[in-house]
Order: sequence, then structure tokens, then C-alpha cells
Amino acid sequence: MKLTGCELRRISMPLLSPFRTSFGTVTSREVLLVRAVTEDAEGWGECVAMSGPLYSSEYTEAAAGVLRDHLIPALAAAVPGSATAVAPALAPIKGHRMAKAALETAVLDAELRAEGRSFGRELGAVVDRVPCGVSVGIMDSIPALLDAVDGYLSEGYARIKLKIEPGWDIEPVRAVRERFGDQVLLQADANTAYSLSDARHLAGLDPFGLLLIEQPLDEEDVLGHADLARLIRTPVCLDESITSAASAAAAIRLGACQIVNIKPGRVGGYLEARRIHDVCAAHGVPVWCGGMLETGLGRAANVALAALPGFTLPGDTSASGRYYAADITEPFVLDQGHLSVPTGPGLGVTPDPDRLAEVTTRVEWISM
Ligand SMILES: O=C(O)CCC(=O)N[C@@H](C(=O)O)c1ccccc1
Repeated sequence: MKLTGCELRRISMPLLSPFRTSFGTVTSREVLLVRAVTEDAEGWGECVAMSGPLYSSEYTEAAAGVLRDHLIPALAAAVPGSATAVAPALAPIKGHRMAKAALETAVLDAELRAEGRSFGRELGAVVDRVPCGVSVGIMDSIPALLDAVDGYLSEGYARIKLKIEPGWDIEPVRAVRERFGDQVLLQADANTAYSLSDARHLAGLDPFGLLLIEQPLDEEDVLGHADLARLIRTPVCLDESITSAASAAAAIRLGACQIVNIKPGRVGGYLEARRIHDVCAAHGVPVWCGGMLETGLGRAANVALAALPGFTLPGDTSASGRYYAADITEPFVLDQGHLSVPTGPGLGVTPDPDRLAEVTTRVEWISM
């Protein structure tokens, strides 16, 4: 495989409605796309970094800079024979996992398109459609939340995830349980908003039979999560804390999580995501695929990953219409609460040129 260069493309995708989390509100998704061009094919990677360093230390402009000034030159120098050589070539550069993930995914997509193999086949998918959950932001009122949840359940979503933060946690969970019953698969995501001193308060969620509480404490407080897991009954799931297969193994060994949210962008790519899946499966730890408001490109890869055997919980692999009026690819449309795993070569989807042009705000080409 001969890489001739990479395109860094920034696009701006307005959200259908503001998405509020414990660390801020997103009204438009500023996305960095990487297009890797080889002699045989081109491939796409979506960088999941947000516009600002609020979910993680990475952010769009920093990712673009480290790709332009460090990652792409390092990859060019390494002359990778295949996508499996990308991570080793980039390893000397510390961190920047979301930027690395976008580059590796673009190279993997190009390689698979050239060989006519799908992401699902490459990663080890065992099903051709996956059940989908939906993430519900922090709302202005309980009635507004109940209307939103009612809508998503009517659309057929298999699982509801509620964003929570201090002051918006037990009451919204109670209200959803009282309105929709105990059968609805329900979980909460705190995005690091609590501290161990909140343990007794968080135990107040135990009566509601949640599937999990996601990342209640700071991403670096793995031991704190182990302590918390002994103080509450709701299973603890980690997101931001899990950055690699090694960190997943350590967190599991410390008793810091009973479930893992795998986000390929957060962990450096889909190949490391598969390794995390394998480590978790070896420990009997269920996993699910997290989301970062991806366009159809990242969504296609996430749906393929969610088809692996250890992904036994519905992920945040929602339909394109959850966030966007018009996706840059063929939209992902929910079918009886499921999305189909793309079967075409590589990601199995490609951006519509006209739609891509409409949302593009900047394009850079870096020769290799
Ligand atoms: O459906 C989606 O893609 C979003 C799922 C979701 O809630 N992502 C959260 C998260 O912390 O997991 C998030 C939202 C916005 C920005 C970063 C992360």
C-alpha cells in the first residue's frame, strides 16, 4: 500500500437540537475528517474530538495540528505496508488518540476498500444488525425530558441513556421509571460530574434498576471508581477512563468497572477498540459502543464494531436523524430499534460530494 497524501477537512454540522451534558452544550458539531489517498483507493476517518477540550484534552484544531505537523509526517516516514503498521509508527508521539484514530481509520478504510473487504468482516462482526440505544441530554424540565424519551421509545430505541449531573439525577431517573415502567433499558451518564463524597447520593439511584452508571468520577480516578463500586449497587461503567486495552485490564483488575463503553476515537482506533473488546470478553465484562455525535462515516464504523460478540448491550449507535437533518452519507435509519451493519468495502458508506461541499469549512492537503 503506497500512501500519496492525506486531506484534512473541517465540516460544520448543525444539530437538530442542543445537546446538553454535564460538561457543556453542543449546538453544532465541528468535525475533522481525514481522507487518506493511496495508489489503489482512498479512505475516510472521522476525528471525534470536540471543538473544545471539555470531554477530553483533545480538540479539533489541536488534532488538525498534530496530524499536520507530527502524525502524517511520521506515517509518511514509516512507509506503512498496511493499517496495522499505523499505530506502531505513531507510538513515539504521545497521546492524541483521537487524532491517531482518525488517521488509522482512514488508512484502514482505504486498504479494505482496495481489497473489497468490509469493516465488519475485518473486525469480526457476528451479526448483520445491532440494537441501538439513544443518549438523552440534560433538559430544562422533567416534562420536556419525558416528551423526549417518549419520542425515542416510539421510534423503537432499545435503550435510553440519560445524561445526569448534580441537581439533575435522581428526579429525572425516577420520573422516567414512573412514566415508562421498569422494563425500559435505562442507564445514566455523569461524564465525571461527581466525586467519591457523592457516593451516598448516587446510591439513591440504586432502586431504579439502571443497567449502569457511566463515568461518575474524574477520568483519572480509577481507584475512586473501585471504591464507589463497593458503595453503590448500580453497575459502574467507564468511558473517559478507558484509553487502551491495558487500561481496561487494569480497571477491571482493580474492580473499577463492571461494564465498559468502547469509543474507538477515545482509544486510538478500531484495532485497539477490538483489543479492548477481547480483554473485556476474557474477563466476562460486557461492552457497548459509545458515540461522539458522529456523521455517517464514524457511525458506519461504530455499527460494524457494535456487531462483535462482546457488545451485548445496546450502544449509542443512534440513527443519523437523532442529531442531523441531513447526514453527509446515506443516513442511518432505525429499523425496529436496529441499524444494519454496512456490507460494502471498507466503511461501506461514502460522503455525498454535494452535501460534503455544503458543510465544508476548510480543506488542507498534506503530501506524503
Ligand atoms: O449518540 C451519540 O453519538 C452521543 C452519545 C453520547 O452521549 N456521547 C457523550 C458521552 O459522553 O458519551 C458525549 C457527548 C458529546 C460530546 C462528547 C461525548
